[in-house]
Amino acid sequence: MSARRPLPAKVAVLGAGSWGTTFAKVVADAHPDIQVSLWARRAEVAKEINEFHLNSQYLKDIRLPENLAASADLAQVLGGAPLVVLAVPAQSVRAQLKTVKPLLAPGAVVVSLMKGLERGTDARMSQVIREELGLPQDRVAVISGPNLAMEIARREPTASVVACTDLEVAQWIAAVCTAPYFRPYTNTDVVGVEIGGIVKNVIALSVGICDGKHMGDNTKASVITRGLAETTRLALALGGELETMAGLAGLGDLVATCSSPLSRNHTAGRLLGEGLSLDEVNQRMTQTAEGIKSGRAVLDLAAQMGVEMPITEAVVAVLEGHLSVEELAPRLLTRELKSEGEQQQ
Ligand SMILES: NC(=O)C1=CN([C@@H]2O[C@H](COP(=O)(O)OP(=O)(O)OC[C@H]3O[C@@H](n4cnc5c(N)ncnc54)[C@H](O)[C@@H]3O)[C@@H](O)[C@H]2O)C=CC1
Ligand SMILES: O=C(CO)COP(=O)(O)O
Repeated sequence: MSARRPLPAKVAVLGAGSWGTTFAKVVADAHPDIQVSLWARRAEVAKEINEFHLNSQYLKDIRLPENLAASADLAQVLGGAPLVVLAVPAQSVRAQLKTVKPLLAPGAVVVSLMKGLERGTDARMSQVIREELGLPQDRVAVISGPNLAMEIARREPTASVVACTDLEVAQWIAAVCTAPYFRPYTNTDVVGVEIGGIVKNVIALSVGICDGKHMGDNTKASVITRGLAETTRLALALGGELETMAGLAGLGDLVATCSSPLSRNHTAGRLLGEGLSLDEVNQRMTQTAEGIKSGRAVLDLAAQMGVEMPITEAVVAVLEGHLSVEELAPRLLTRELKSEGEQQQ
């Protein structure tokens, strides 16, 4: 595929939650001549977007561009779209793709915005997409980075990474989503980019728990840094690259998510730290906190790869009720003494 491939006339985005709607806005802002078609599960969400240019449940009073239209009709949204972007909760993707498959335009490229690992299979979203849609690797891409949706919706300058094994495809997608306030970089490390986005959610849960227990910045920085070390071990074991983990999709996203009150994973962790049960947290959360469901899958994948992930292990123990939040903090950094640089151990 050539980097000079023309921009698509239509882009389909599936999932009208906070990130799907915001990403649709990025593309529509970037290219007023592209028709951006957003699939909403609920017809009333599509109606509000079309009639008032708002998605108030997810993006409050942010005004959406005129060239962004929504529909609850998947066939209408997907019809004739050479670029399809997925932004639904990770655990629902496989089921969603079964309805997408017969409606996908021939040759369409599919992009994952999702940051979750599938429970049961431990599959990354790009793997689920390839399996369910039967696509070659050069027709599947991922986008990840320090991308808190609400900040981007407010047009605050943000960078991200588009990854595809075919760099020219990544460059084509980057051209589609380059807006004055959104700067995508490209690389070919799909594994590293996805693992960075998945594991940072689990680390953000642990930082949130520490915040909920009123621990300070030393604790936070220590957990973030050691969290990056264990994320990097897993990414490298799966074939990801060290540079990716030091970049926007690794360190960048980890810092943003672990620091921001906008993060749903950080918020869920903080509520646990403040003493709420997991059931109470789940009831309180109105948006997706992927780390809650992905944590177990990350740990299973790490075990298969022979990688130690002590922070993830402690978070999963809390989520599964084997460890109290009081016991979590002391457990986070208490393995046997070793040299800081021992990435593989
Ligand atoms: N919100 C953010 O700042 C960012 C989110 N992401 C990732 O994007 C993905 C989507 O997250 P958000 O848009 O934030 O979630 P959200 O909770 O704001 O919205 C999820 C959307 O999926 C729909 N949905 C829920 N269950 C569904 C199902 N079973 N089948 C089909 N659709 C369903 C909801 O109606 C909603 O439109 C997640 O993997 C998240 O980690 C990535 C970067 C930034
Ligand atoms: O992925 C995100 C920021 O890059 C959003 O994080 P949360 O899903 O925790 O809100």
